[in-house]
Amino acid sequence: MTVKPILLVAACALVDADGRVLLAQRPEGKTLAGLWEFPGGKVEPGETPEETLIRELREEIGVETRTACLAPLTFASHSYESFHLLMPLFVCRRFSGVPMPQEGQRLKWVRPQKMRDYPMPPADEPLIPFLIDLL
Ligand SMILES: Nc1nc2c([nH]c(=O)n2[C@H]2C[C@H](O)[C@@H](COP(=O)(O)OP(=O)(O)OP(=O)(O)O)O2)c(=O)[nH]1
Repeated sequence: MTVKPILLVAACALVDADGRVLLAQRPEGKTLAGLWEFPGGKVEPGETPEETLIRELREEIGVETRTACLAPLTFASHSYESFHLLMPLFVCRRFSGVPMPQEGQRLKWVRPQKMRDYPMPPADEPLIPFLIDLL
């Protein structure tokens, strides 16, 4: 029996004043290319998930936030072929800067009720009802 490693990825639902959530389209050439995801990334050694998000939001979309502005909402636990993804989802309503793609990805503000129109990684689909309830 092969044991899959657990991959810890921190993800963020950035929420605007209108109750819409920012989705980013994974660029060509990456795994799951073309699918719409929450900004975030792998938690690197020595980082807390909050530190990962602060770093990734800055690197990926040029937005600044702080730990106190990141509230835990729910998590994904999903087996991909080569790893098991454990992905806490934080909500952030307080951030500075206008999200701008820093890595060529497309960005879109989407109402949770409309997220089904944006194909997401399989791990993300069970998270949508939590955002519908929240927003
Ligand atoms: N950021 C983010 N990653 C997600 C989401 N859903 C989901 O399954 N993932 C997966 C895709 C990747 O396998 C991993 C995040 O890795 P990453 O974004 O830091 O790194 P990457 O694209 O360079 O990864 P990869 O090409 O090596 O797979 O988590 C999501 O909503 N947001």
